[in-house]
Amino acid sequence: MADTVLTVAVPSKGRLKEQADDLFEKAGLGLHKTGHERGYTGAFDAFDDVEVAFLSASEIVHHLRAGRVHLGITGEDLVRETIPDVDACVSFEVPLGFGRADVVVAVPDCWIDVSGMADLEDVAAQFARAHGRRLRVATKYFNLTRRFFAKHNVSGYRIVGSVGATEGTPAAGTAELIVDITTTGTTLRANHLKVLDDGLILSSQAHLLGAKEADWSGAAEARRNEIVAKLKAAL
Ligand SMILES: Nc1ncnc2c1ncn2[C@@H]1O[C@H](COP(=O)(O)OP(=O)(O)OP(=O)(O)O)[C@@H](O)[C@H]1O
Ligand SMILES: O=P(O)(O)OC[C@H]1O[C@H](OP(=O)(O)OP(=O)(O)O)[C@H](O)[C@@H]1O
Repeated sequence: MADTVLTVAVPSKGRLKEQADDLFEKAGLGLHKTGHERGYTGAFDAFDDVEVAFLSASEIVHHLRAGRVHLGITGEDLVRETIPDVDACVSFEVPLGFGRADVVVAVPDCWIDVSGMADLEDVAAQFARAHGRRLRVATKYFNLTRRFFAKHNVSGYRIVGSVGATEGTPAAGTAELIVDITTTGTTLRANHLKVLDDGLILSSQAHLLGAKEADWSGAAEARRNEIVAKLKAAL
C-alpha cells in the first residue's frame, strides 16, 4: 500500500452504519476491512493511499474536530451539539439523505395552553411560584438546548441529563419537558408529548464532513474531491 494521504472515518455500528455501507457500495469505492474482520481499519479498492477508520458516530465528531481524520460521516446534530465553533472546525461537504432526525422541544399533551416557545417562560414563572424551583428539561443535547432557549428568551429552566428513555421522564416525574430527536413521532405520541409549534431546533441528517485541522497538503485535497464526486454521483 502507498503512503496514506487521507483518512476517512466511517460509522462502525449504530444507525448510520448500514446506510453508509450502502452508499460506499453504490459509489463503487470498494470499501473493505483490512486486517481481521473484527478490526477497525479499512481501505477502498479505488485508492491505495486512503485509509478508513471505523468509529462510532459520536467518536467521529471528536476525530473531525481534532483533525485526526480528514473526512468523516456522522450526524449534524452530534456535530452541532459537540463542537462550539462548528464553522472553524469542519466543512459540510455532502448531505447524505439518511440518518434523518429532528431535534425538538416537546411538552406534555395536557399542557393545553402551551403551544410555542414564547409560552415557556410564563409556564416557568407559574411553576416556580407553585413549586419553588425551575422547570426541568431532560436531554442529552445540552448545548443545542441552551442556545435555542436563549434565542427564545427562555431562562426559567435547568437541564437534567438523559441518555436514554428521555421521552419517559415527564411521566416518571424526573423532568417537565424534553429536548430529543424524533423521526416518525411514534415515541413522542406514545408518551403523550407534543412538539411546540416553533420547537424545531434542528432538522438533522448524516453528512460527509471535512476536518479543517487535518493536514490537507500533498494529494489530500485531490483525493477528497474524488471521494466527494463519487459519493454525490451515488446519491
Ligand atoms: N430514531 C433515531 N434515534 C436516534 N438517532 C437517530 C435516529 N434517527 C437518526 N439518528 C441519528 O443517528 C445518529 C446517532 O447514531 P448512533 O446512535 O449510532 O450514534 P452514537 O451516538 O455514536 O451511538 P453510541 O451512543 O452507541 O456511541 C445521530 O446523528 C442521530 O441524529
Ligand atoms: O420518532 P421515532 O421514530 O419514534 O424515533 C425517535 C426515538 O428513536 C430513538 O430512540 P430508540 O428507542 O431507537 O433508542 P435510543 O434512544 O437508545 O437510541 C430516539 O432516541 C427517540 O427516542
